[in-house]
Amino acid sequence: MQSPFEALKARSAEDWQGYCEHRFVRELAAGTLPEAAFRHYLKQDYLFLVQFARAWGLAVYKSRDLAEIRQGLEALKAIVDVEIGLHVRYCATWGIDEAELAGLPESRATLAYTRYVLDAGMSGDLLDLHVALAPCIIGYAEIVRWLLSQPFTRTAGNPYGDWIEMYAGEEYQTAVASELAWLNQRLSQVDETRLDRLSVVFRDATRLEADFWQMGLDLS
Ligand SMILES: Cc1ncc(CO)c(N)n1
Repeated sequence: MQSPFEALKARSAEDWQGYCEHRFVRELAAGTLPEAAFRHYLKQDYLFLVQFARAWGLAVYKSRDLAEIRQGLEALKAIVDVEIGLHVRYCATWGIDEAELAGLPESRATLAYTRYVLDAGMSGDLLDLHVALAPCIIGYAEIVRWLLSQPFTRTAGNPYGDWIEMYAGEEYQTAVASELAWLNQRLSQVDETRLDRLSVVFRDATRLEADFWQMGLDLS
């Protein structure tokens, strides 16, 4: 049987596919993505991660018990202590230093996506927030798994090979599996009306993730 999360994805199948199989990730995997597009994406992704950390701070605040507080805190710590550090070091290998990153203006796509997620969490509850974050957390895990099954993908000799390996790695994939289990458990408890509303949040966040890829291609 289809899991609740699979059912949620199925309601936005076209948008989900448009995001996961976007030209940006295809070209990244083939190694043909223009370097300027990747660099622009990397810089904006730093700004994204700062807001992503705030979203987990909001998850802590929106928690109703200590178990949820711990879950949010673990994610917040992983982003602040590990992921942002990795990202900064990865940017350094592309010659982009942290002072430059911190001083960058946010693109419209970064603003739209991150503030949408924060608003979904502020106006809703913890499940709304997790659903708004799902395209980002679960999407990246699915994208790299899909890419690794495609004939056009090259990891060896691909300047962006490290990026694919980072998200394909066991650490990221394990964290995503536990997020997926949590979401499936919560989604299995909600009624149709609530599911309709959550489905809108999921679809909007998915479209905004696709815009984030497009921003990279357009250098906007
Ligand atoms: C825009 C975006 N979405 C998802 C992830 C995965 O954490 C990321 N680093 N950036």
